[in-house]
Amino acid sequence: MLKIAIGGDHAGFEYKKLLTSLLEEKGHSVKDFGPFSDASVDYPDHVHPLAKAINEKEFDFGILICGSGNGVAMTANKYPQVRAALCWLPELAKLAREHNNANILCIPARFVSEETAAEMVKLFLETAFEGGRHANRVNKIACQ
Ligand SMILES: O=C(CO)[C@H](O)[C@H](O)[C@H](O)COP(=O)(O)O
Repeated sequence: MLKIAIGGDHAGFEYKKLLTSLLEEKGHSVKDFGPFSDASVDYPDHVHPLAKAINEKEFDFGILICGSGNGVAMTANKYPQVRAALCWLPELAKLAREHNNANILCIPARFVSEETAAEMVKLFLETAFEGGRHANRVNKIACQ
């Protein structure tokens, strides 16, 4: 059972509902950082608290869903211990874990199907970081 933080903006609201249900059905603990309706919001308002919690290791992984995935990724990656990956194919979600030790998956709801989003989440959560040469690279990501 994993501790998952999920959030995004209005464009990801429906996908967030679906993914939350799927995660809870699998027995994971999910905290929803909102929004809690499809009314237009500013994504940073929901991303900052989620990313801060991931940065402080309060959760195992985060999932952020919006229209393009760009804004949530840009916001989340402001935090030094966050590695937020924008993914639109299942293989990218797998590689984000294997090679980049990503801890937040960013999903572009307006550009992927619900099935692809669910498959990306599944692969992201079940794939381990490979370490080795990749760990050397990840350790160099921090601002110089
Ligand atoms: O990058 C984004 C936020 O992380 C998204 O693409 C937003 O969901 C998008 O910009 C919202 O656009 P809208 O016209 O205000 O619905």
